[in-house]
Amino acid sequence: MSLFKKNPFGHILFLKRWLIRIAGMITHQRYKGFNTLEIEGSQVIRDLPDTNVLFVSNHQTYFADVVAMFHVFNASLSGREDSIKNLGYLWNPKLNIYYVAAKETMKKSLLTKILAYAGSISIERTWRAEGKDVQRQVKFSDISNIAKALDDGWVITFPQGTTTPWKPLRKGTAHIIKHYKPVVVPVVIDGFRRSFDKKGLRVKKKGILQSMHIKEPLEIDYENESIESILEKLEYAIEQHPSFLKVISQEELAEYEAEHQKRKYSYRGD
Ligand SMILES: CCCCCCCCCCCCCCCC(=O)OC[C@@H](O)COP(=O)(O)O
Repeated sequence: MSLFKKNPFGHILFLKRWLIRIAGMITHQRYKGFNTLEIEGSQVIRDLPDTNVLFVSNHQTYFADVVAMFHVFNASLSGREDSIKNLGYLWNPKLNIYYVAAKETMKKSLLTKILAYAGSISIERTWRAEGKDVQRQVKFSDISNIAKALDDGWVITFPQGTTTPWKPLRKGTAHIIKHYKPVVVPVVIDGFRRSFDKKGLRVKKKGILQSMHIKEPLEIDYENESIESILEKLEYAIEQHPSFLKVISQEELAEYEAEHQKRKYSYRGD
């Protein structure tokens, strides 16, 4: 029965569709209402194949970044031109969109467990857990779940693996790119950390201009390019290469540093 059709992760699509519709209705005003999300690149979204696409993005808040992408990707696919006006685009959302998230983040509460149902590929970060540095082996099942999601659709990932800006990119992303050869689409977001709290659940300030720039897919020589070269390309594309540091304002830098200082004492943030 089509009502109970499942995806390769065993998620019932009917439930997933309602979850996206409801979460979308609740959150729409956060991007078009209290705040304004400026979008660039909806045509790029429309030109993509249906599967094996990897979105690489800079990361500002745990949840609001991905929620905004669900809005923008679906609005673009429904023909909106760089806009998320008129929520009708959520009636038939693309159901094969996934995102890579830290397992510890997605297991935290009932709400995060519900959000995970909308497409989380929950992985164990090998270098960080509960705000502390750790060293763990890559879990094979984590990689195979990312592969399964790419095979089924689109995957969003944050290669820095943390919301602290300017952190180096993790090598794992480049290995996945070389191995599974997805179309790689860079996304650059801004203004999320100013309008939301760190988790991206609470609206901190209204009237903020947020932005999302979806760039043309990267040209990558999957066979011959080195991991380092792929990482550097990604770093420039998502505007997290150290050379970009020179152009951020003193004020912004002070804000990031104050944040970082706070986190030293309380790794749960906020
Ligand atoms: C249209 C609306 C549809 C809504 C669908 C639901 C979308 C669910 C959004 C959940 C997104 C979760 C992404 C998690 C990324 C993540 O795992 O972030 C936390 C970590 O980096 C930890 O960072 P840090 O504490 O800074 O080291």
